[in-house]
Amino acid sequence: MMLAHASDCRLAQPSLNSSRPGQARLCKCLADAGCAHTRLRAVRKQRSSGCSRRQKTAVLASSVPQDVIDVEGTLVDDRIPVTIITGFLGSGKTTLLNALLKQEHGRRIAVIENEFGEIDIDSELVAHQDFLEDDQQIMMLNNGCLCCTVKDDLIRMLGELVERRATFDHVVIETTGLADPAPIIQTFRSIQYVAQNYALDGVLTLVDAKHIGQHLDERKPEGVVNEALSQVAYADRIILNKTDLVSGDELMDTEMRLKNINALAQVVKAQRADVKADYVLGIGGFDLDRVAEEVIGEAEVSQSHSHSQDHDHSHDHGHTHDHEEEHAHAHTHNREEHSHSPGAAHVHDHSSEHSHGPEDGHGHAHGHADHHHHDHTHDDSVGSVSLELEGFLDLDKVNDWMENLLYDDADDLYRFKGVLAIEDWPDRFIFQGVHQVFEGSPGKPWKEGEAHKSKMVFIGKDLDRDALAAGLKGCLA
Ligand SMILES: Nc1nc2c(ncn2[C@@H]2O[C@H](COP(=O)(O)OP(=O)(O)OP(=O)(O)O)[C@@H](O)[C@H]2O)c(=O)[nH]1
Repeated sequence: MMLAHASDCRLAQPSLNSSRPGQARLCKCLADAGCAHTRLRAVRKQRSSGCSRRQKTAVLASSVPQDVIDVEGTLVDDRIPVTIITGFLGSGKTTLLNALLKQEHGRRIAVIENEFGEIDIDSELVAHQDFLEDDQQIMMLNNGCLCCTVKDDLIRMLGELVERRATFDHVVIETTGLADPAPIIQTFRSIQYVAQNYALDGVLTLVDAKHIGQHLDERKPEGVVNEALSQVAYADRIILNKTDLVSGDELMDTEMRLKNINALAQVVKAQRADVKADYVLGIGGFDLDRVAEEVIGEAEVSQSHSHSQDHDHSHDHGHTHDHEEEHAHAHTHNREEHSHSPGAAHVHDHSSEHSHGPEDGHGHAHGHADHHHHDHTHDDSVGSVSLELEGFLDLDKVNDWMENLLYDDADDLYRFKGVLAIEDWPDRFIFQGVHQVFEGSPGKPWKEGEAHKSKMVFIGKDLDRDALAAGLKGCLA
């Protein structure tokens, strides 16, 4: 695994080439920059019997501990898993938390609740429930929003929990409804002490099926985050909650809109946030082994058929839709590239874009009887771009491209994941990133005769699909 953080040193843009099996070397640019703060070290992990056939080579930022090798020689990450539960005001976060604490799932959960204001209503709703076991801990952060004023408090609280780690298995953080998850995610990726002790399991976003449209449509002043949009964009998993309050057509519209914003997140529909604990805990959103599954869609998602309620899952990414060109992951298409970005040409039949803002009178009730709900677009500035390209990529070109991309646009790149076919490499190269922090490692080997296709998904603001596609093409060997 490689993890780099560019903000420690302005010149130190991360490079992809550091995890080459058997040939690990420092990132060229980092070494050149000579930046003491971000000096990377190459670590070769031992091959052990019964372990992966691949010898893993890793380059780690000094802030991240080496994985532990257990008695059977398997690499294990013994950090404390953390799930962030986010979602707009009233979307059902507390309802989910209560349901989670009631379920028999075998994990002892420590909860960190963030509540605006001095009266912590949520702790009343959660902490004093009679189902709460003695060993389940609720910690409150009341004096502001996690993503802004109480970040230091969060770090302190995480420190306290490390001291008590024998008493719980998993930390769940419930943000306020107005939190932008980005700074919270970055806390787990870039604060050394936190990254050493905690492994971010993933971001679960609750969506109120009835009201999400109006929150997404809300126009914010320049430079102000639309929290609802950000919460969807950063999600690994989404619960489309309160399905009882909308029609089937509205639900389908909303689901498509969520997928346009975030092509990587799984979406499950629910009432009262009633989902299985496995959907919330054990997400693996930042786990490189799962990135390949998500991006390629080649593996069964283990929990995909295990949760309850009347939902249909969206993590098969659009296979149930009658549009042959939409959403989804590239394995269903012959096209070299396609996009989820707003305004991407292939998605829309309409000659002009229109939005679902409350003021435009368009609404969802204007007769989608033909079920072409997703023929129209929204002008969400945040969207997804999926790219697929056949052929080997040149490693140096990829490095140069990614360096430039992250140097210029890291702020607007919320999350990105990919699987690359690198020339002369026997294995896929898997990577994932959040803004300027990203990591990668060799994945599964290419099979004999298999087409070498690289796939990347970017989620971000004002993404330039054509430029991204051209950039990827420019990396061909
Ligand atoms: N009709 C309906 N109501 C729901 C559903 N899920 C939750 N609610 C209700 O919606 C309200 C808000 O739910 P909460 O769980 O408190 O939402 P929250 O996201 O924690 O809210 P904030 O703390 O304000 O951000 C409560 O009255 C819930 O009982 C649902 O599926 N359908």
